[in-house]
Amino acid sequence: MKKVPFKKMHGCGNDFIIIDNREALMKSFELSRFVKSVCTRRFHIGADGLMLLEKSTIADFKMRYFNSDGSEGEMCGNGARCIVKYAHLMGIAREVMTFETLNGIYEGRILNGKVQIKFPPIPIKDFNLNQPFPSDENDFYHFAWVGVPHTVFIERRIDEKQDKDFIQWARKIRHNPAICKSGTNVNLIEILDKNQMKIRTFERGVEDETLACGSGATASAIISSLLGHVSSPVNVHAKGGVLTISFRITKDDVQDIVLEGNAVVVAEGELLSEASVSV
Ligand SMILES: N[C@H](CCC[C@H](N)C(=O)O)C(=O)O
Repeated sequence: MKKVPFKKMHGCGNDFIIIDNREALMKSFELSRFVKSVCTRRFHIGADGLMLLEKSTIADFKMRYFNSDGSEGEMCGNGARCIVKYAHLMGIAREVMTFETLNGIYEGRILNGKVQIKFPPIPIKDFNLNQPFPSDENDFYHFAWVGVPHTVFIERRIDEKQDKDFIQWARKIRHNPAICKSGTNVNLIEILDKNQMKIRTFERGVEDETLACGSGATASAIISSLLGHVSSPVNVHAKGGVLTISFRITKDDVQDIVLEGNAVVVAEGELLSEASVSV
């Protein structure tokens, strides 16, 4: 395999491998297999996802996002924050930038060491609140499409769910076609006060709990505000750190949606080979 320069980054423990593909370095690679291989923990670098930074004719750059299972996703909130920092470090963009995704154009900004992304407005009709849960009439879920699909459950005490129980419970919802035909990410939240909540997220495409999920935190904060539990700005406490979400709700849509948190480079180097063992 030819040598592929990369940086390893994380946002609140949601970790990514980032590759500069502006010169089509990855042209000859079978991308899905490659991503799955290098994202495999223990046999390779390991990550929740991998991103390619590519040229764009309509923004400063294009972000292509792949989940660790090799599937290409429309958007990733923490991944986007990491690639914004990467673009700035690589001299590709200034502190304020735009980038293209499969879900449209987003803005990125580096501010006082933190990294923000601004989502395009989301129509109120894309939020599906208080839906009876298909297999349990006593339970309700809330659904939002914030670039990727997110299902949100509000619970009194999320710490009471053991890790194994959470993953088994979430895995069933993730594949429930009655909620979303293409599958869904699953979030469990606990409201702490008007501006704080706790969250756990099971991610589609990682097929496991991750330490933080930017789009899940965004969906959960807006849904909780539409339900009257919180108001902007909302600090979302994930296992790997705190994400802050601010937004403005109008009659027809949610505007000025900004997701903020850390984005840290932990390593850089060259990928030399794909994993020799497939798991
Ligand atoms: N970790 C990501 C979400 C990735 C979405 C992905 N799991 C999918 O639905 O394809 C985030 O910070 O927003």
